[in-house]
Amino acid sequence: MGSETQTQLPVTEKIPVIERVLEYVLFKFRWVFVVFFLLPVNIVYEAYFSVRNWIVFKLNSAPKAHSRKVAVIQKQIADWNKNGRTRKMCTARPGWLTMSFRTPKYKQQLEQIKTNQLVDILEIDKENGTVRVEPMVSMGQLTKYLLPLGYTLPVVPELDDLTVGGLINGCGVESSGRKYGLFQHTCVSYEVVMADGSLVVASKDKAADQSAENQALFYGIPWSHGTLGFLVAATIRIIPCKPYVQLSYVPCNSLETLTKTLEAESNNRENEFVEGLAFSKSTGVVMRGKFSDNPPKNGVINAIGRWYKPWFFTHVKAILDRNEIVTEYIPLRDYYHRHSKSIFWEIQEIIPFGNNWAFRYFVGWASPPKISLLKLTMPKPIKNLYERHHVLQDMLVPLSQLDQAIKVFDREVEIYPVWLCPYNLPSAPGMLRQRSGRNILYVDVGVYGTVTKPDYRPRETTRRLEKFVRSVEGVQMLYADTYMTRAEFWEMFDSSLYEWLRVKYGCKDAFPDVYDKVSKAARD
Ligand SMILES: Cc1cc2nc3c(=O)[nH]c(=O)nc-3n(C[C@H](O)[C@H](O)[C@H](O)COP(=O)(O)OP(=O)(O)OC[C@H]3O[C@@H](n4cnc5c(N)ncnc54)[C@H](O)[C@@H]3O)c2cc1C
Ligand SMILES: NC(=O)C1=CN([C@@H]2O[C@H](COP(=O)(O)OP(=O)(O)OC[C@H]3O[C@@H](n4cnc5c(N)ncnc54)[C@H](OP(=O)(O)O)[C@@H]3O)[C@@H](O)[C@H]2O)C=CC1
Ligand SMILES: CC(C)=CCC[C@@H](C)[C@H]1CC[C@@]2(C)C3=C(CC[C@]12C)[C@@]1(C)CC[C@H](O)C(C)(C)[C@@H]1CC3
Repeated sequence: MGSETQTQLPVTEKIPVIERVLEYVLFKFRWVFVVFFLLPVNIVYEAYFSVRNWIVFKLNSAPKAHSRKVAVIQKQIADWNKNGRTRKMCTARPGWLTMSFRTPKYKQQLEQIKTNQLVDILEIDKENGTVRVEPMVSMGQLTKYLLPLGYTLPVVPELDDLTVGGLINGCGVESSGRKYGLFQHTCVSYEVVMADGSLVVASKDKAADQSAENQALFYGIPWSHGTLGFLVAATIRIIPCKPYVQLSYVPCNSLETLTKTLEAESNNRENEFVEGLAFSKSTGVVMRGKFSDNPPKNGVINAIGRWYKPWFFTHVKAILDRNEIVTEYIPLRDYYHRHSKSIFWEIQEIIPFGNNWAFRYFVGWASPPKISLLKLTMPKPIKNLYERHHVLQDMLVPLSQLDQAIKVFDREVEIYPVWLCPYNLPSAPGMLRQRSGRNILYVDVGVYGTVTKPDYRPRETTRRLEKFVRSVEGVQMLYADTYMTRAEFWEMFDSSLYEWLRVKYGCKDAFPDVYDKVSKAARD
């Protein structure tokens, strides 16, 4: 790692021509490998896990197996304590499975606690409106299980392989956030194995048998990235849902209209879902949605998740080009996973012809390749190329600062589409900085794609973006590259509760500090 002030050379000056050619060829023809090898592997992989999950579900073995699985984790921690706490701990989840461009380098130096058996949905409590799940349960698994029962999670982050553990210990955001907040705000309690091996229940509301400290732990877990304890189960709210989302697309032709429309729709209590896609500094589409039982006779049903349907963002762009408000009815599961098929818009660089009708009709059902498999098989030259030219960032800023944020991103990287996802941020303790005493609307500004600006420097440009975000009381999502120093990091996040919990629960010599897990130096 270089020093903070180090100036980077123009990216291409440092790279030998032969390497650049190799990178280019591999990048251009990655689709051959993906289409002819990865997609077939994908099918086998998916089939294996659906059969396995079906058997577990039918045998109803999961709830019975849970305490045995927790005991296995407690035993590992007891052994680690007995052996003198020589190294700090993390989960043994392999790096290629994690939903980030990076692999966690820090895991090599740490004691890896095996939590990978915790993959099951434990119980649904319709009366109290909750579901209890193990942390490796994925969003795809949960929507498949809950929707046929007429229930859903209030916030369903859209990529199928995102896990409950990752979303709680990191952060999860989705278009229902304007009503329900972040994923963490929909949770009721966490079951956590602490550094001393004890199992603690940390709940939002203090139960009769529960100490106030454990309640504080509830607020400390989100964003802590597994540095307070190991999550072994979470109880999450569920809400009744309907089979369709009535979705209206509102094209906007100036930055002002876009931001004002997004704000107005976010403040409109009738909307269950609000999201925006900016296609340039001055054009975009705001989408507002609500649950619907039955599309009316003349209503347009659009099952956007079907294999032959175009990528969702291209559908939205076509509506912008037509410049008219469109309303359609989308099956709920298709809506939730609307960005999965095109991995937002990342798939266009991996399978450039993936939106061609012939590809969609004949091979679309096998697509997209799993992100984890793509990651596992990514050759080093492609990684280098992404490293130098690709931006993957989500910045969470107050909605009132959105026009500023779009201008800053446009000046620095000029990548479109930009994902705009408003959410409500309550004033509550924890690592998130917001102590106004009232709810504030924030917006996730998600920028994913190749930057063509000649003066782009990954480190310096990102540091400028981070500085802007700190200046408006925003935060960066930590699956992405963060180039902040430790001091800057704790300027962005609130360390008070976190540090107190780290001392209280004996975490200091048990888990690394969160900064040492998420900073660029800790990840490859
Ligand atoms: C994208 C993805 C989605 C998945 N979804 C599901 C799903 O929905 N349902 C499901 O049941 N499974 C799912 N799995 C599988 C699950 O996450 C684990 O990979 C699997 O349970 C362990 O398989 P393995 O023995 O091959 O582990 P390996 O990959 O060989 O091991 C990974 C790590 O876990 C440790 N480990 C292996 N076995 C144990 C054990 N018994 N106890 C403690 N530690 C152990 C290993 O030492 C290693 O450190 C999914 C996997 C992937 C990649
Ligand atoms: N729409 C959205 O909101 C999206 C969110 N994301 C991001 O992706 C990440 C989730 O990805 P995913 O692959 O599921 O998770 P990861 O494996 O990336 O885990 C994220 C962090 O949570 C910790 N963690 C995970 N499970 C546990 C557990 N059981 N106990 C303690 N700590 C745990 C991990 O610790 P350790 O390092 O020890 O394994 C890691 O630091 C989140 O950070 C999220 O912000 C990405 C795309 C979309
Ligand atoms: C808050 C929200 C909605 C975040 C969305 C983030 C996604 C767009 C990110 C998460 C993981 C991610 C970084 C990833 C990639 C693209 C952008 C993703 C999907 C890809 C698929 C790009 C191509 C790369 O070769 C590789 C396969 C390593 C990565 C894997 C992770």
